[in-house]
Amino acid sequence: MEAPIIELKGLTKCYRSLRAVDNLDLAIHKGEIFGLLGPNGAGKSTTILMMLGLTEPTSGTATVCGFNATRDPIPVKRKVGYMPDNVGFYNNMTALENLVYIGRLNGIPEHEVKERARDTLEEVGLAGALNKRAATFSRGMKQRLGLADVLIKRPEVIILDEPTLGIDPSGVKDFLTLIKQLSRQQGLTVLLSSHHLHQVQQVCDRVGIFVGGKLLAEGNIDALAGNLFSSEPFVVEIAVKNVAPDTLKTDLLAIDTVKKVHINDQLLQISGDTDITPELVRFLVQKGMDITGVQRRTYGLDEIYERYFETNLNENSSSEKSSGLFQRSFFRKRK
Ligand SMILES: Nc1ncnc2c1ncn2[C@@H]1O[C@H](COP(=O)(O)OP(=O)(O)OP(=O)(O)O)[C@@H](O)[C@H]1O
Repeated sequence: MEAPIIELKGLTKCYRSLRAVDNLDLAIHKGEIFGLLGPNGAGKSTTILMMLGLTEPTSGTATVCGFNATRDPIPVKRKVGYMPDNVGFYNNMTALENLVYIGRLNGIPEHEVKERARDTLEEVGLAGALNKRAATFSRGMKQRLGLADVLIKRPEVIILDEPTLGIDPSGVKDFLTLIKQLSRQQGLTVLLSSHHLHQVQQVCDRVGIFVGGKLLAEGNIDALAGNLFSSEPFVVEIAVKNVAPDTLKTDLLAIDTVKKVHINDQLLQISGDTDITPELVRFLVQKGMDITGVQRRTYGLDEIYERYFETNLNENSSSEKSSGLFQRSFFRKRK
């Protein structure tokens, strides 16, 4: 297997007595989309700064694209594109002029820079707005222009800090689709920091949950859910067309393998120790029920967070405040 494109080993940053990043180990592979999740002050920005060689770790190492980010920051900066949460442009210049300017700053030769800027604007879906002034751009278009800013140097890794902040829902969907497309087509590695669970869930191959400078959990959503919910009973949700008769709950509970039944209007939620979906469907059809949908209950990031904090709040008093804030801010922001 290829060496990770980003490898953090024992990475630690202290500001006086505060351990902003605490002994972080993380490996990210080429072409992965990795979501960095955590409340304000969790240590995400400090980690990113160390990966870019912009701040020195107190101990540990950050290796990015084969270079030690602290000792060799220049080649790292050449290979990594960073988009902060608030990208600035020259408002009186057009999209093309802005990008050509950035291209020049990145050392792209004069005979190439215009064509490269045009191609990049096309890549991010701004081909029709090349000659429009940045001042006239919507927030979504500005984010695309910001993405073009980091892509023009043809990076191997891009780091995006809250890239969907302030974009409307359909713009968010398009932007995330674009990120995924670019990553898959170009083998681009993407590190995305965000507060929006649903967005992260849509686009990231893996996520890391940061709290109080520590990485509390890391993995793909199915694996995280598998670890946290392995002892949960099997839950099947069955939607029916006709109203369930009063006796249905008792009849279902009479089946040996059924442990719990919850009926809410035309939705039946049935728990058992094993998957008894086929038996349940046969049973309900025999009872004259018209089934309109059957699905196994799965766990997403919301449930992972809820469960994670339930089990961690009491164990880690130093991150207690932070965790509570995290939970609140996540659940507020995603609405
Ligand atoms: N230059 C600094 N000097 C002292 N403390 C700092 C400095 N930079 C960050 N910190 C502290 O380190 C901790 C981690 O901050 P960091 O900005 O990395 O968190 P974050 O997860 O990126 O949060 P946010 O989502 O708000 O950007 C915070 O407690 C912060 O106050």
